[in-house]
Amino acid sequence: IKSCGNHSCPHPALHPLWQSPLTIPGGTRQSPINIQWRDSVYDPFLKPLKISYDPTTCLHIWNNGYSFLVEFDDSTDKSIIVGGPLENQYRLKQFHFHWGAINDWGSEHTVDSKFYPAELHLVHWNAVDYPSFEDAVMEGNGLAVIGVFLKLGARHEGLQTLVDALPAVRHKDTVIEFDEFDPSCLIPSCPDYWTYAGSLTTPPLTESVTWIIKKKPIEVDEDQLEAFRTLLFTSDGEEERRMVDNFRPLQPLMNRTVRSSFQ
Ligand SMILES: Cc1ccn(O)c(=O)c1
Ligand SMILES: [Zn+2]
Repeated sequence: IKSCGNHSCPHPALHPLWQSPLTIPGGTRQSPINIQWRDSVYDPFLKPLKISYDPTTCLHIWNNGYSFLVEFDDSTDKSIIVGGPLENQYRLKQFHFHWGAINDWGSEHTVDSKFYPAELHLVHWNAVDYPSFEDAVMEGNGLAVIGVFLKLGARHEGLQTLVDALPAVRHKDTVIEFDEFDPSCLIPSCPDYWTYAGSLTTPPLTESVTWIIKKKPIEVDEDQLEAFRTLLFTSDGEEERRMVDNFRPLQPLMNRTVRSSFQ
């Protein structure tokens, strides 16, 4: 039990948001998971991940009552990723974050059981095989999500443009126009990643995600993390509930191997 501000806060896995951790019956490839570095298997056939985003495809930021999402125009192949563990190219749809009430936790994935204070997810869908994001969400190879850990350190200038816009989306279901943002500034230059077959970490929890978790974190400063924590789960007029600890508890690895792109 750790004190976090005005009330004693249970361990994140017991947090009210996930009091009874959501599980899907028969789930064999659920996310997030702990990545045990020594159990990951180097795969020399994994290609480098190629990321090409067009900043003009950036549309808006909105608070969906669970996180804040930066959404992109995914009607063309202007912003895509290809290579890595992927069979074909995937289109960028949105990115969002998960974070904690305090710096001791907040990420969804852990590395050797270590939590980071936050985790970025860049969500892409397989527009080669499926007609829409909604269709792709239901398919085993439908989505590819790049996960990037955030650690406490130097101020991140690229993130700051996003942070400056957050007061405008403080309440659930608020939206603000946001353009000319290139999210590749949030991705570490180090090419190393882990990859495994998993799921969405929010309902419908479908097992449709090829996860690509970058080994190196990006650095953000305390004020930037605190800015995330000023957001609300609640709509304007409702009793305020701070948007913190919006991460799902760890799920069993079951019969899966995490591969690494590095030795
Ligand atoms: C599509 C989707 C929805 C929620 N989250 O957390 C994800 O990482 C991806
Ligand atoms: Zn996510």
